[in-house]
Amino acid sequence: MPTAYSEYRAREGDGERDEHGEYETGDAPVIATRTAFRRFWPLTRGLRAGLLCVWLCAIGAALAETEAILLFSDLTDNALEKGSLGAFWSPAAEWLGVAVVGAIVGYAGNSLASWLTECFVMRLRDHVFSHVQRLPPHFFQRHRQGDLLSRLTSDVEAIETMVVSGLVGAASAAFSALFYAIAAIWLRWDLAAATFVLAPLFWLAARRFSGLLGDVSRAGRAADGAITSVVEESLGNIVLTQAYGRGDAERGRLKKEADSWFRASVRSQRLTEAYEQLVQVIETVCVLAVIGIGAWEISTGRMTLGQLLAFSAFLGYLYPPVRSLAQLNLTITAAKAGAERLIEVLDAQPSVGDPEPLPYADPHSFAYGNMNTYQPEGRPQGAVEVRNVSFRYPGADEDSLKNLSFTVQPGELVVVTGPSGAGKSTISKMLLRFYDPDHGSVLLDGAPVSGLPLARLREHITLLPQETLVLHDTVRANIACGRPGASDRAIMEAARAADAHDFVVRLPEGYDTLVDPHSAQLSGGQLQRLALARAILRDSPVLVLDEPTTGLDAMAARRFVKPLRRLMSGRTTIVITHDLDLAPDADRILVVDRGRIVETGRHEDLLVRGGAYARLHQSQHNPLMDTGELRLPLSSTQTLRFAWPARSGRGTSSSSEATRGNGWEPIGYGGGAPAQSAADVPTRYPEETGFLGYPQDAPRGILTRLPDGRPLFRDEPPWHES
Ligand SMILES: Nc1ncnc2c1ncn2[C@@H]1O[C@H](COP(=O)(O)OP(=O)(O)OP(=O)(O)O)[C@@H](O)[C@H]1O
Repeated sequence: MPTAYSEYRAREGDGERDEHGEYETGDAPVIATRTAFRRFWPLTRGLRAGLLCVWLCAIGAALAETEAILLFSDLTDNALEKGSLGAFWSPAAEWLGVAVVGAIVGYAGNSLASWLTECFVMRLRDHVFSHVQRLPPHFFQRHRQGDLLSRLTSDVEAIETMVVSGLVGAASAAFSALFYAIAAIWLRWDLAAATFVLAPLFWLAARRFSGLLGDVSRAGRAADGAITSVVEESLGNIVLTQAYGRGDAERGRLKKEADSWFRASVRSQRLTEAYEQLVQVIETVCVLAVIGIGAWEISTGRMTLGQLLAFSAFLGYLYPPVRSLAQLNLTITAAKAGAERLIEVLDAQPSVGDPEPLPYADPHSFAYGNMNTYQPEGRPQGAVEVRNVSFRYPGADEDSLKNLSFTVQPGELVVVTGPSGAGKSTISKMLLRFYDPDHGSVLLDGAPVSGLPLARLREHITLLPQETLVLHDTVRANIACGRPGASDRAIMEAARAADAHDFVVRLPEGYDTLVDPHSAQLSGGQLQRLALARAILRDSPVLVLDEPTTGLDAMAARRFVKPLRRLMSGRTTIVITHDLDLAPDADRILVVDRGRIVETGRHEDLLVRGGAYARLHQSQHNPLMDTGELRLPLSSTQTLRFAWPARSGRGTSSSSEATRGNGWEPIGYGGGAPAQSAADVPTRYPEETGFLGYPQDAPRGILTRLPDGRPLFRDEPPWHES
């Protein structure tokens, strides 16, 4: 009877997929065994000659066993029944010879099969892993790490049982069954016919059970992934778990997943056991039928006891391969659940790829040069342009970047700032081509970055992400991964420039000290400086730093800034940050909000203007104005059309990319009063007063509201974007 689950998943490939070929999480496609097999069969290329040898060995071993049984019949009839020792030696020697040959062939076949199996597992894992490496960031946000881990480990091994072991096992069982069947017919065709009549019972039993086992196996695999996820998440956040006393809650989470696994596992064992017992009963029926017919034949003198014993021995040999052929169905059904989970991963498409080589490439241009033979003189100057870029994350309701444009000249330092969720990190993803824009383009030295092979682009643009990448390796290797093959001297120079050398040499084994992603051996600041050394060693013309001082205290941040400036000198640098310590040095500051640039200019000018940047700057020292919640005005025409009330003591206004060309110049308020504390924030605004301005400009007694009418905090009643 079909279960609700099987009914739900009954149609092949019924998982919903989005435009990137991804299935909804947990919605692995249901596929036919044939489809799954065809999908992974190409990975056996180069191993197929080996598979053929294994099959030949399987044939040899089966022939040897068949011959051994025939010799047993001969021994029974000639040596045992007649009690003649003379008749013993010749068939005994022959039997021994056959057994030795069978053992050698069996050993060779099994060893080769194990080797092929492991090769296949390694290939498959490499294939899936290299595919996963190219998947876009949102794929990893949609899938739990532990679940991916389980797909790359146990599911990969499960597929092996379908493709290699399954095939080898099926071939060897089929040959054995065939030879034993021929020998049985040759011995006594009537007994053999009685046996074969009952053989389909095995097949019927296996078919019935494999359907039931399929659903249970899927549930088991999913639960296995969930358990790995919970353990991985829990251990990864062990400090948080302990600090918040979440031990019991975490155990509860694990127990919930473990319960699902337990149910699936027990049910699977029960089904397998029930199948085994049923098969035993079917076998007993077959044996009794044969003995019954044999007894009758002996009584009529048409058969000898030796023949009956030999025939029974054949049955003993014949049933295991018949049974394993039937059981293979069950094994393959269970393995198919793993295949479905891997196919879900393999069907997810990378969001970007390498460009097609151009037919008439200019060998002197770094962008379109011979992509396989990059010349060092092709190093770009580092001019970056983001031109009219709009972008929406797959599955998102809103664009994260809206027609955004800016340029950075070679060697310039540009700081990109703005409230949380404004789209700052998304800009870095465009530059590094984690995604391509939906509209517009990103250019490096005037050439679209999409024209560069990804590896080349990422050589030219180095990203220093928020999270520090730490490999489980030595300090030396952790720095050297910025430029594989770098000399020790270059590594140390990079470490010195990053202010890391001093603490590294104080480590127990200096540059050879083993570090670990979760080790407490190095502080956050030290890890950041290692990352900086890696970036220095990489020596690319463009640097993108995403929140380089996040998670560092003021002292560590200050320590980090000095070598950071060293790294930035002479390179095009784009710093994405809430921390405005670097802003005074910037050639330009871009203030981003809701995917648009709302202000640009130099630090002093923007402060004087008293606009979005000035508010952000103040918020750094004001707990009331958390930049995560602070909203900034948009640069839409309608927003910018109003004029703020004139005030004495105003600062100078300056044009910006955001305001230039629309005939409107915001009037800034130099030295505006700091924002009010929560207790001081009044309640009525703006209808009654008509005041439009930033909080620091609001007359006392008026609720602070943004110039475009939006509330200060997101959780206030909604505002309507004009
Ligand atoms: N994978 C994703 N899928 C859907 N939306 C996303 C995804 N990643 C980011 N976003 C959305 O895109 C917008 C911009 O995100 P982004 O990470 O660029 O902001 P940010 O300015 O860097 O924020 P923060 O300063 O907090 O890092 C946000 O509204 C965010 O919710």
